[in-house]
Amino acid sequence: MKFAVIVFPGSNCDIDMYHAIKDEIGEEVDYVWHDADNLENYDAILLPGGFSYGDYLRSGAIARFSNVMKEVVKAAEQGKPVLGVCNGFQVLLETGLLPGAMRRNDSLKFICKTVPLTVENNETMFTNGYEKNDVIQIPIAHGEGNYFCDEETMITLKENNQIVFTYTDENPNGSVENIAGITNEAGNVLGMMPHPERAMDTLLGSEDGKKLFQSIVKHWREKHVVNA
Ligand SMILES: NC(=O)CC[C@H](N)C(=O)O
Repeated sequence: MKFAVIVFPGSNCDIDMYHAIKDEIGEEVDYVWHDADNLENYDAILLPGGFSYGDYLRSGAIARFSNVMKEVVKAAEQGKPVLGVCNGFQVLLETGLLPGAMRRNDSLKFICKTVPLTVENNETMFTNGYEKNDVIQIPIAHGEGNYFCDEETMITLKENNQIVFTYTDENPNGSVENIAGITNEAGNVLGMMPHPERAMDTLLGSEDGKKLFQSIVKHWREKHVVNA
């Protein structure tokens, strides 16, 4: 299976994402610069965290117009797994691949710490390795993680089981309904503020992020590899 890590000017979690796939999961992965115009060779697309285009206007608002985003939309329409972490989530919201919007944290402060998350839906291609209601430890690091959507969207999110992760104890940023991660309606695009690629090794505090990437690989193998 081959992953693409999309790199924008200002991305800063791309190397962690690459390391997670190559060294921890053991799958093929390439860095793909934001001006790329073809993602056909990739089976899954990863949008890493950071400060694309310096977070000017709003986080993700400029990256959304990058050449490569047309290809990311195409990949999403083809049903490929598309994962946006932190700034990647913000870019997916700005692109319209996920519903809702991101606001400044209610504290107006940048928050960097490990938080417990509840796995609300383990029936996605990103979470099949977890149990429902598992509580996992994943770091957050953001200033704009306060997810918001209108009531109508919230009803749809709930009806379709699109809320995948919630903050377990305290809500660190003011996000509606404690939302930490959602999918699109089809279930193949996941945006999440916490960083699973920073939770790949107990030496660094947690390896609870590993199952997320393993889930993607498992799903892909079941679909594409005979006798997987
Ligand atoms: N780690 C990140 O991706 C930072 C996200 C973002 N630009 C923010 O501060 O909200």
